Formats: sequence, structure tokens, C-alpha cells
Amino acid sequence: MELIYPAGIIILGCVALLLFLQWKNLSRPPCIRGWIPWFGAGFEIGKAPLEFIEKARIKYGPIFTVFAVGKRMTFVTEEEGINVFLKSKEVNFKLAVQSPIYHTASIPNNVFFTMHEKLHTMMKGKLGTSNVYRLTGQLTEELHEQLENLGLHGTMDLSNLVRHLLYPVTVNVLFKKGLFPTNAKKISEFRQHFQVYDEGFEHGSQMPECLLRNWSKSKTWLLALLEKNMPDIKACKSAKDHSMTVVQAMMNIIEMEKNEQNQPNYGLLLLWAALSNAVPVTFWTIAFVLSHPNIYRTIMEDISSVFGAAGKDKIKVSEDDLKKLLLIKWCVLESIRLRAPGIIARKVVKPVKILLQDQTSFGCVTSLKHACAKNCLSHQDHVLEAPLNYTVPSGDLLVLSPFWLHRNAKHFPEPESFKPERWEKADLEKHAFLDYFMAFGRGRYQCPGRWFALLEIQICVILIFYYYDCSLLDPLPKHSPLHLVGVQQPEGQCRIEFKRRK
Ligand code: HEM
Repeated sequence: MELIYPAGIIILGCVALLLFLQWKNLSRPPCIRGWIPWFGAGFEIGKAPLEFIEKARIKYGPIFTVFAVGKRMTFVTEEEGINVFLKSKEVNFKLAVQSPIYHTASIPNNVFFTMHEKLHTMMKGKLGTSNVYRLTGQLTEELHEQLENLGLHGTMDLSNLVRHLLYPVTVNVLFKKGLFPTNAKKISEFRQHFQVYDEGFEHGSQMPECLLRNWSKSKTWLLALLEKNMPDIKACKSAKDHSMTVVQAMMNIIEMEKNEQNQPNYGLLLLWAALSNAVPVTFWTIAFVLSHPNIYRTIMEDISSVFGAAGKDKIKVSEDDLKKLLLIKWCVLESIRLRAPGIIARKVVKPVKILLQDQTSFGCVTSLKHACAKNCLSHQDHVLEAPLNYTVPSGDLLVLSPFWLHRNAKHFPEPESFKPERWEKADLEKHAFLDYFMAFGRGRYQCPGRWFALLEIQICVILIFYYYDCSLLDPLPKHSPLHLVGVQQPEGQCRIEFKRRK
């Protein structure tokens, strides 16, 4: 009898503990964890990450957790979760990006945390809407220089054509005029190393460098190049008004904080941020326009009405001209919408509750309907039977996919179609995008380079179409399914033929 009594208490205690753990787990979003310890769903997600996310949403509902390579990522896909992502004080941008930044640019955590606010504020100011248009003249000049090298007639892979133009233009405008090499061998070396670094960035942000030999070599090469050129970058201020480029201002701040040894690392980070998205977006804009002959025709009419007969003169593009060429801006934004980054992330620092109201629908809004657990055959929505009240634990990464959000027909009707006219509803005069457009992130830490990117891409597209009669020699490629970080890359090549207009 004396033995049975304490044993009963222990059993009751265990049951209570089990019930508590089960209750705790019930309030957590469903979790996909695979069967390999630590690696979790790493293999499944690695094969085609974008598709994996959408299939999981259809199967598990609007909030779900994926456990992979030792990390828990909780995806939010509907308003309630998105609001928490954008507004909650319990989710943190810096804690989410600090580890990828350490892996890709070797910036120590303490340096990153001291420098981040100051550098972000400086960039927001220098590249914000009231200052960025000062760069219009220089961007046009630099693009002219690169276009002159193209000759009268040619055929090229469109991605390579865009790289040929934007690598030197971006480096010379953001870092220092004349910094980009002009010698063919050095250009080819730079392009090769930057491409390896860019293509491996996603893996590099998560895996130990020793497992990525080629990527590590290219990273070291780029860091050495930036280190060698640092005195030159810092010395040269604009002869005209002693103004500093963004990178010069950045290096000044880093020096004031006595972190000079990390200047090349920040140079590398900015180089990647400035090129990795702008190059594919320019590719997609040109490719989408050329595969929509009506849009191409209207754009050419607009260009002629602003600058006169296309191809005749060396033109200067002004802020006023850009306002008149609204369709080109819409095409750039529509291309960004369709090829938006796979994910953006925040770290949960205190558990956050997400309440999904009943009757919230989640459905097969995409071409992945075959993945639906309820075997639905149409694009009808499913309806949740009861309200869902989830708690996302601290330590999780809260993840939002701009790519899939932009494919939700509730927010973007006919989401898969290239429809630049949908941007008519955006108040671009007031620098506002469409609701639920998240390609640049949103909130306090959205992309500080977004106005520069839009300006550079618009001018690039205007000048290419003004000087050259263009056509695609290959069908519009699909986007690669492999990218979660940054905008989507084309799969395979797509050649363009260009003839100088007379
Ligand atoms: C179409 C082109 C671009 C796209 C789609 C894009 C997108 C993004 C996104 C999604 C983020 C993260 C925002 C978040 O998590 O909320 C970001 C951050 C950032 N972007 Fe961009 N970006 C583009 C071009 C540029 C350019 C041209 C520059 C530089 C001139 C730039 C500099 C940065 C920097 C420095 C950050 C990090 C901000 C921070 O740490 O506070 N981006 N960008």
C-alpha cells in the first residue's frame, strides 16, 4: 500500500507532463521535420525549395513550421501571420540576418550589431527618394559608355548582356568613378569570381566555408580585390562638389567606429546586394517586354514621344522624362512582382501568438493543386473548420515568401500573368507600391537600395530600347526553382539579337 501511493503520484505526474507537452505542441503550428536527425526536411526542401513551400501550405494550412539543418522556420502566408511578421516587436530583423552575414562576408557579430543602424540610416538617406535622382545623369553617362562597346549588331545571351552593362555601371556609381577595370582580362576575372560568389551565396550563407571550395576561393579573391582598392576608393571624392559615393560614406562611418579591418567585407556585402537582384530583374524586364509585342510597341511609341525618333541622338535622361515613361516603370515593377525573392525572415525573440479566424480559406491558388492533401481537383478554396490559435516559439525564424504572396489571386488577380497595367493603382507619385507587394521587404528594414535599383533598371531599359531594335531568339525561359534568397534567376540561356537603330 505504502509503495502504490507514491507510484500513483509519479504516474499521474507523468500523465500531466505528457498532457502539458501535447497541449504545448498542439498550440504550435504543424511541423514538417523529415526523418533524419538534425538534417530534418533538408533534402526535401533542397530539391526544389519554392515548390516545397507551396505544397506545404496547401497540405498543412496557412502557418506551418519546417525543421531543416538544425533550424526551425515558421512560414506565414495569410494576413494574420503577415501582420505579426511586419508589426510585432517580438520579431527581429538583425538577429535573422546576422548569421548569414557572418558566413558570406565574414563580418563578426559584434561589428555587425554596432554598425548596422548607422549604415542602414546612411543608405536610406543617400539612396532615398529625395537624393537618388541626383544620380540620374551619372547613371545615363556610364550606361552610354558601356552601350558603345556593344557595336552595331550582335547576338548575345541576355543575362550576359545585362551583366556587361550593370557590373561596371553599378561599381562606378556606388563605389567610385573609374574603379571598374577596363582591361578585358581583369573584367573577365571579376565577372567569373562574382558569378561564382553570387550563385553560391545561398549555400554559403548556411554551410561551413570549408565545404564550398570554389565559392570560398571567389569570396577570398573579391575580398582581396576590395582590400587592394580600398585606399583608392576612400581617397577619391567627387571633384565637382566633394560629395561622397554611398560606399565612401559607408567607409567613413566604419572608420569612425574604428572597424577599418572590416571595410573590404562591407564593400563585398554592398557589391552583392547591389548586383545580385538588379541584374536578374533587368533581364526579366527586357525578356517580358520583348515577349509581349503590344507592350514593346507602346513603349517604343512612348520613348519616341519623349526623345524624338529612337536611335538618332545621344540622349540625356531626366527625372521628368522618367515620369513620362510610366509604362517602363510598371514593367520593371511587374517583373519584380513575378520574380520576387523566395523568402525574407525575422527571428522570434519572445513567443508570438497568431490567431487565424474561422472560415479563413486556404486553397490551391497555384499550379501545384495536385499536392493538395484533400485531393481537390479545382482551384476552389478549402475552409478551416475552426479558428486556429498558434504560438510560434522564440528561436524560430518567422518566414514570409514574397514570391508566393505575389501569386495570391486575392491580392493580385490573374497572378501568373504579366500585367504592367495593374500598377496604375499604385500611388507611385507618393512612392507607394501596391498593397502586399513585398519584393523589397516592408517596414523599418526594407531594402534601402530600392529606389536606386528602380532608377538604374529603368534607365538601362530605356537606353537599350532607344538605341537598339531588339528581339529574343529563344522562348522566355522558366525561372530556376532553386532560389529562396533574392529574386528568381532564369533557367538556361535566352539569346537576344540587337541591331543599332539608324
Ligand atoms: C530589384 C532589386 C532589389 C531587390 C528585389 C531587393 C530586395 C531586398 C530585400 C527583400 C531585402 C531584405 C528586406 C527585408 O528583409 O525586409 C533587401 C535588403 C537590402 N538591400 Fe536590396 N534589393 C534590390 C536592390 C538593391 C540595391 C541596388 C542595393 C544597393 C544599392 C540594395 C541594398 C540592400 C541592402 C544594403 C540591404 C540590407 C539592409 C539592412 O541590412 O538593413 N538592394 N533588399
